[in-house]
Order: sequence, then structure tokens, then C-alpha cells
Amino acid sequence: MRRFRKRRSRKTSVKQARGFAGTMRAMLKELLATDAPASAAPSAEGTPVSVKIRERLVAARKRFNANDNISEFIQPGELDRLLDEVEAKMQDVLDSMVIDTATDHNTQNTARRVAKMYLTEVFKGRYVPQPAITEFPNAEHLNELMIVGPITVRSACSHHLCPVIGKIWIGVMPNEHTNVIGLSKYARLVDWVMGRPQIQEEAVVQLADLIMDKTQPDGLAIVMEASHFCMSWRGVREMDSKMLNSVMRGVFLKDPALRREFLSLIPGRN
Ligand SMILES: Nc1nc2c(ncn2[C@@H]2O[C@H](COP(=O)(O)OP(=O)(O)OP(=O)(O)O)[C@@H](O)[C@H]2O)c(=O)[nH]1
Repeated sequence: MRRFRKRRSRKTSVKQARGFAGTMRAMLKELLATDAPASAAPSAEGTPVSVKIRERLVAARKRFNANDNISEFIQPGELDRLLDEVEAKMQDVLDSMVIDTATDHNTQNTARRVAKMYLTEVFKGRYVPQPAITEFPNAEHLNELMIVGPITVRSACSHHLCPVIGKIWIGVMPNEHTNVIGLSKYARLVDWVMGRPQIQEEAVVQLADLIMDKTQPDGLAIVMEASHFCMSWRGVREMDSKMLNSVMRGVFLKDPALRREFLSLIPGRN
């Protein structure tokens, strides 16, 4: 009886193995017949989409540093393919970190999540065009100091890609010909510029250049205060230190009284 059961079970396992091999063959056939999976990042023509974008930038002699916006060089549909490419490379990073993403339920989709986070969330400011800015005529010919803030800064340092979290205050001295831009648009511009790997000194200058270009005021003042996680989470592990910097343009540079007025009006910063 025991021998019979054994024979039956051997027969069953041979049958099961054949069934399994058949299923695997069918799956392989199906896999080969379908589109390239995410990990096969090269486009239909075989060139990775990042290479194509880079070639356009080089041909146009455009800089593509971490804190540059490259949206002009990305064609419709390419951002999705870039996402697949970054996912595949991120998977390689996890593999090289010897993380078992095949069986660890927590990391099975981490490569995709991280790629999505970089391209469509935290570094979105590199890949999408500048937000639309509504301008209103300065009907009353206002030329008084205007301050907006604190505006939340969410960025990351270019060196370690660690978060940079802080606040920004913007002071504008319009002249009677300056167009007025919607208040929320300052926050949108901050988000666009800060949504890239940055260093704080360059980030405020980029923002100042952009606002000067959009509004052509008589003067512009920006103060930024931020915590750098590369200094707290890792490295020297300084929990409380912050970086503060400012950019002054136009009348704010020439007029110390105006500069003082702006700095004294920033709530909570004195
Ligand atoms: N000036 C400036 N420095 C920054 C900014 N964000 C991060 N850093 C610094 O950039 C430096 C990078 O230093 P490295 O010596 O190349 O890197 P590291 O060996 O990891 O340095 P440690 O952070 O000291 O461990 C660090 O001192 C960071 O604190 C920023 O916005 N402005």
C-alpha cells in the first residue's frame, strides 16, 4: 500500500513537472511576444530616451546641471519612457545594495516608487515647464514695498540628494509700470525652482533672476532659511543648524533703509 502510494506520488510529480514546464514555456512565449518590459529601457529604436534628450541638449549647447530645467528638450511621451529607464537603473542600485526585492514585500516596487518620486514629485522642477504666471496691470501705479512669505521650500541638495526644507520671504518694490503678478504665483515659482537638486546659494539666485525677469520691479529682496538633511540625518549630524541667505537686487542694494524695512517686517525672523 505504501509502495503504491509512492508510485502514484512519483507519477503525480512527473506529471506536475511536465505541467509546470509547459506553463513556463507558454509564459516565456507570451513574454517574448509582448512589448519590452520596464527594465528594457531602450526605446523602440534601441537608444535610451535619456541619451536622446542629452543629445538634443548638447546640440543646442544647453547646460543640464542638476538645477537646470530641461523640459524644452523632452518630447511628448518621453517622460513616461524616462520613468521606465530610471526604474530599471534604480532596480540595479537596489540589486547592488544586496536587497532582495524579489521576496521582500516592502521593496518589491521600490525602484518604480523612487523613479516616480524623483521625476514626477521632488525633482519635477527639472522636467516640467514653468508654471503659467497671471499678470495684472499696475492700475493704481503702486510703488510701495510688498512682502510675501513664508513660502515653504522643499528641495534636495545636489551633493547627497538629501532633503532641504525651509522657508522663503520675497520682497518686491514695484514701480508704476511694473505688472503685478498673482500672489500665489510666487509660491508656484518657488516650487518650480526648488523642485530640483540645488545648493541654496544658487537656488535663491535662480529664483531672483526669474522674478526679476517676470515682474521687472525696481527692487527685489529674497531671504531663505533652510535645514539641510545632509547635515542632520547624516554627516556631522547637527540637528539645529540652518542656512540663511539673501539676495538683494535694484533699490534693495542701494537703499539700506529699505533693506532694513524689509528685514524688520519679516515675521518671526527677528
Ligand atoms: N554651500 C552649500 N553647501 C551645501 C549645501 N547643501 C549641502 N552642502 C554641503 O556640501 C558639502 C558636500 O561635501 P563633501 O565633502 O563633498 O561630501 P561629504 O564627504 O559627504 O561631506 P560631509 O557632509 O561633511 O560628510 C557638505 O559640506 C554639505 O554640508 C548648500 O546648499 N550650500
